[in-house]
Amino acid sequence: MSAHAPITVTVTGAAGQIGYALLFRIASGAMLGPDVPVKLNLLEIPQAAQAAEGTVLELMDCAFPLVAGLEVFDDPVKAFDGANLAMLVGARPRGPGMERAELLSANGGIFSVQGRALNEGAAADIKVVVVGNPANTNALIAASHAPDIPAARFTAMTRLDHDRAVAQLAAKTGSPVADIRKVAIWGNHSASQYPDISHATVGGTPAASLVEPAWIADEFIPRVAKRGAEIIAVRGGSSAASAANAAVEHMRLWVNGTPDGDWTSMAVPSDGSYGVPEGLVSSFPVTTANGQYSIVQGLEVSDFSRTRIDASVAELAAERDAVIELGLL
Ligand SMILES: NC(=O)c1ccc[n+]([C@@H]2O[C@H](COP(=O)([O-])OP(=O)(O)OC[C@H]3O[C@@H](n4cnc5c(N)ncnc54)[C@H](O)[C@@H]3O)[C@@H](O)[C@H]2O)c1
Ligand SMILES: O=C(O)C[C@H](O)C(=O)O
Repeated sequence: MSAHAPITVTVTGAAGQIGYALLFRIASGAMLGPDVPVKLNLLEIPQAAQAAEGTVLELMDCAFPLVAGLEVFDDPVKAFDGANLAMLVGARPRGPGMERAELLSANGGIFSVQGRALNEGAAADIKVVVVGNPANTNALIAASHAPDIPAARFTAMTRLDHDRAVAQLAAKTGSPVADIRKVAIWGNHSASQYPDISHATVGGTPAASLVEPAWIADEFIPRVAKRGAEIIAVRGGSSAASAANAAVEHMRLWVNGTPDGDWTSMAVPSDGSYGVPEGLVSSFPVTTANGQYSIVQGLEVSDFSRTRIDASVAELAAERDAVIELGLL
């Protein structure tokens, strides 16, 4: 029997596409490791609670040795009670032709309610990742309704963009993904994001020396930034398994640490680093250790990078102003 105390993980949107791909990975130990038992709290809206119960039946049928509890809730206060990790997935996805920011009014309200519920009963060490779009601003909303939880514990997922950038660079250079280090995503999880390879290496060689500047500007950046829309167009639905994988990686790295010589990308409340206004939930390259993340400091920011970071940060500021207007902040 494991000596580790169970970790309570609350997953919202448990009956959705991402939820279905995510829960089995967490239950198998892919997120927290092979010796960490998990108590899974599944939050759904009442209309989808039965479907979530169906997923619970399947989770039981896997007989995962690490599962120490499985429960479905339609009340956020109960679902987040005692939560150590919260994965806020439940929200409407966009359809073809929509931008993620268009989901603000549809989804923003979910995150004020869930922020309050987290504030009420989450464990003292709570860590939150928002996946539901528009993820950065939803994280800002949730944090602002949880005054007793340090805002830094509210993060949004840009690991999917990070992984997409790694995959595109690996394909372009004909290298294994394992050879790629220090790709970074800056700004918003939106088409304005800045996927940055200016500090990246491929097998130890600077990535920028292996590709043409025109490829970076005209192919790589737009391909990564618009990959979500590409998936929606080709698959007929928003990314699910790749998003679940990125959510697992986001939390795995936050809890267990980034490897030496590399970093990950996370959208976190800015402390003013790199000129990003304090408080905006913006993506940065971060390292993690002992359950804490730190924004990588001291990176040189070229004029090319500056313009792109500033444009995405301006969009985040506009989203913040829009949610103030909606009365959600
Ligand atoms: N950050 C990223 O990289 C990323 C990647 C992919 C998808 N997403 C976003 O993740 C979200 C979920 O995507 P999906 O494909 O799983 O959608 P989905 O429609 O398949 O599932 C969403 C689920 O959330 C539930 N839900 C709605 N409101 C809820 C609430 N208040 N509490 C709990 N559950 C609630 C719904 O009932 C549904 O089961 C979307 O907003 C999507 O745009 C983000
Ligand atoms: O693009 C979307 O709307 C879904 C998700 O944010 C993605 O990046 O795949």
